[in-house]
Amino acid sequence: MGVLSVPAAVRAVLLDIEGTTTPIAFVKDTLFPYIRDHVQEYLRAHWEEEECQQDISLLRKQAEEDSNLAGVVPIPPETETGEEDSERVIKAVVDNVHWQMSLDRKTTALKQLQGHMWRAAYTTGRVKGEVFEDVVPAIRKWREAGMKVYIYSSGSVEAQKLLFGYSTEGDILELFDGHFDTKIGHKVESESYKRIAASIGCSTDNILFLTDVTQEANAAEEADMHVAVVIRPGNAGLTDDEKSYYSLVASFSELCLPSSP
Ligand SMILES: CSCCC(=O)C(=O)COP(=O)(O)O
Ligand SMILES: [Mg+2]
Repeated sequence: MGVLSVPAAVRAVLLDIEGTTTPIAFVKDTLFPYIRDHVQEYLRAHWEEEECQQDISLLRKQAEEDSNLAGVVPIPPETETGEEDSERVIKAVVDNVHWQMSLDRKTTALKQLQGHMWRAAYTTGRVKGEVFEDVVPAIRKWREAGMKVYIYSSGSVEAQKLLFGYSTEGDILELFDGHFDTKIGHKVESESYKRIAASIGCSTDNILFLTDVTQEANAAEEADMHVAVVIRPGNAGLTDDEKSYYSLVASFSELCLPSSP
């Protein structure tokens, strides 16, 4: 680690969040416990709302797809109107959400509900999105050099915008040219990276992807993106083979753009 020269073909940087722009501890110790502790209260308060009912439908469909997985909690339909029946469904949704979270699943259904729940936590100031201190100055420099900057996270686009819109550095959403989540495909599938390039309007070879997860780096590389693995405090360790195979950075300040002195 030290300085990583960005290949001349690169026109855009694609950033992961957890373990890359943001400490894993913020997600694991602040965001996720908030969901576990408040999901029941949230569902009771918002049950009649269209958005909440859409979230439940998506979770129910996911539970059907997961029916062959050990420990899955099915979500029954509401059969009658009334508090007793909705409480029965709410209990199933709470158990399903806790089960999915115990496995750190990245399903669009779970991520959508989480995004909606975090909205209240951020807008009331109970939570502020954490970003590593090198992130904002480095992105400003990249942008000044004409680089486009995008986010690709398993967290929903809404959750991403909340994290950066209510961050410890203030509202930094203006730093990003666009956001992608699992609606474009999962982060361990190479097709997702091809779709992102198509959506940005460039070739995968014009994009540098930064992530802490080597399976994601592999998928991006298979799609012909440039990749670097980010080493941050609290990230999972890499094997010796991984350390020698990947370009590694411990801070965004280590990236040296082609035009940089
Ligand atoms: C967008 S904040 C919440 C992060 C999250 O839910 C998550 O699963 C992290 O995934 P990432 O792809 O950013 O590592
Ligand atoms: Mg990550």
